[in-house]
Amino acid sequence: MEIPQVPVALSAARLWRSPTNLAVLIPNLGFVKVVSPNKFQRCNGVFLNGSDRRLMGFCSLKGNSGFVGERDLEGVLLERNGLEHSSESDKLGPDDSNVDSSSDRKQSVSGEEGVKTKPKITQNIVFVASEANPYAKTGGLGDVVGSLPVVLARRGHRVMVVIPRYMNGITDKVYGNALDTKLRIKVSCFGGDHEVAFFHEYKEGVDWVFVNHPSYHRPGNPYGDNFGAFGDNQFRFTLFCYAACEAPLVLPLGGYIYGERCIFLVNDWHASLVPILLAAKYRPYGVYKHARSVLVIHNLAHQGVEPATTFGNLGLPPEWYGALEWVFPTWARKHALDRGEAVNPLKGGIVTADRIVTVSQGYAWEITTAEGGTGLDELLRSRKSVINGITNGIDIDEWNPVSDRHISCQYSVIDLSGKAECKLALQKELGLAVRPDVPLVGFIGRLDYQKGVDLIRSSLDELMQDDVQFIMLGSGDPDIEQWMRTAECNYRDKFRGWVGFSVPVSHRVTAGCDILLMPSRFEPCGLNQLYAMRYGTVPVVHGTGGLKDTVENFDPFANGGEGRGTGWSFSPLSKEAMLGTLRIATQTYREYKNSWEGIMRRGMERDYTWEKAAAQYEQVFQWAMMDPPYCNMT
Ligand SMILES: Nc1ncnc2c1ncn2[C@@H]1O[C@H](COP(=O)(O)OP(=O)(O)O[C@H]2O[C@H](CO)[C@@H](O)[C@H](O)[C@H]2O)[C@@H](O)[C@H]1O
Repeated sequence: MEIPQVPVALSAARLWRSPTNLAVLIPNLGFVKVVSPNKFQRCNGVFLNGSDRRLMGFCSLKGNSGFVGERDLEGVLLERNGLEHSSESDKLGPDDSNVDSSSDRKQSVSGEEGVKTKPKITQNIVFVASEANPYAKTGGLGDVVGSLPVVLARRGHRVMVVIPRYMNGITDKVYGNALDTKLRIKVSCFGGDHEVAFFHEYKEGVDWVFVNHPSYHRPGNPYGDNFGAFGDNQFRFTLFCYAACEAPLVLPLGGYIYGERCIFLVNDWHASLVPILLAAKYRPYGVYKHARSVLVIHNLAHQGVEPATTFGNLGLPPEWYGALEWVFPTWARKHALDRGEAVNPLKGGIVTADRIVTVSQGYAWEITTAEGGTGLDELLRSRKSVINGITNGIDIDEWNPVSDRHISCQYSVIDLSGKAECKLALQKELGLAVRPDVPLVGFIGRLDYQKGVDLIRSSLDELMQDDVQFIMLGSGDPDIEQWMRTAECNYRDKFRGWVGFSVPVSHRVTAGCDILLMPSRFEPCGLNQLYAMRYGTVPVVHGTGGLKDTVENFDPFANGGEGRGTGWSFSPLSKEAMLGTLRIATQTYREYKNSWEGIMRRGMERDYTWEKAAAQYEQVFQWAMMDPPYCNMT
């Protein structure tokens, strides 16, 4: 095969040197590792002239093989002429703000045009997250990181997901197909050098990369065990962030590294150190100047705060303390001498990320208010011009009543009879009276203050006066778990509290119930209401965040009496409002069968795919790439 000689001077490319590697950054193509740069030769597709290191030619890195195409070359030449972006991306302007008011939100990423067509500009995308379904999942974060990357890969992007390789003896087999890349790196933090390894599995078009270290091998979930959160979580996730930053530079996945021109999609506090490391440890040395970071906030309530004295462990230059600095208000301090000084990685991520995304538009606005900002609202307001809300999609293959293998009888919007079967099967499975006529209400979720389980607890005695059945599936707060067991004893014929985490049971509850209750205090997006609607289960939710955005309140008189809406949302968050709305729902279920079926069908017919959200993310990526890095200290 003849390799074309491309007359591009090295000025269009950039050299990067580490003690062991020499690499070349080729604009528009990425970062190429050169195995042995000593003489003119072909190395990983690159031709270098040994004497003056002139770049003589290269192959396309976008596929696993092939030579540079005309389009790629055009990009290089454009950049050489000082034009950073192709004409396509020049047409796109960043939004002013989409978080201030409902009218401002209209300016938000629409993604409408991009849904059906594939993107014209593809990126190297690196997801960094603490969980990804099916490898590790404790909640909605795992669902999102398990499905969005696959959709982005299908749309033509090169996508890597980096998560820790948790070995807890129970879920180890899900990592069975991930092979040891044999690549080891040393991370300097917490007063020593720590060796981490990388495992890799290529599945559904995505490079799943697992960071291996003994601190991820222990019983429990990714964050803790029966005794609470692990005491060394700061260490575990610091190490993880360092490893995630190295992965695109060192891992030759499918033969090629991802390189320096990539977009890091960092999720929640566990990954928030990544944008800080890019700014503090890489860019000053000329690395990752072309990378951008997008911080995705799934839950602002968890920020990874630790005492200020731990800052030295993070391995960051001292001048970066300010980026993570966090001072608790006086009322939150423990004693008179407590100065409330702490380090807050999520805050650091907000300060340094190029763009910020939340998982619904409603939540994007809420986090900029004193009520929803959990102390970070002022900072978030200062960055509102780069905040976007993008409502999550769902994995429509895993959550599909037509093919769901966890439920006893499959059904669809055309034939709903299977749903009635699922209800009877669920009542039977849980030992409730098998009654098709009684409204069956469900709750699924982490037993946490966020989810409003305390409101259910305080309302249960009153709710149990009605002719309803109620099933709760959840784990978390041991106090609430115990209460669920007690409530089951008190109301044996009407209430079931399934304590634990079980994906098959969650599918059966979603399919078998008539109503799904979600009295969340706040909800960045919420996935269970989306799953419920797809299964013809009517959501009754507190009107907050993503719940308010996704559940349309039922109006029986709209559309010339045909009705409109997919559920009910109540406000304020009070026992009276919740019980009142639940009673309207159960009454509609009993007395207005046609209306009920209309609500079910409208919910089932909605588009829940990730395509629209993926197109919106692509727009955010383009905006991120157009601007210079937000934090550039060089
Ligand atoms: N006991 C149990 N057994 C089986 N499955 C269980 C379970 N408890 C919870 N789940 C599952 O975990 C997921 C929970 O997703 P959510 O979006 O409701 O919440 P979470 O608060 O974890 O996520 C955060 O991130 C997501 C994703 O962005 C946001 O939607 C959300 O608002 C934000 O709080 C669902 O798939 C649910 O079925």
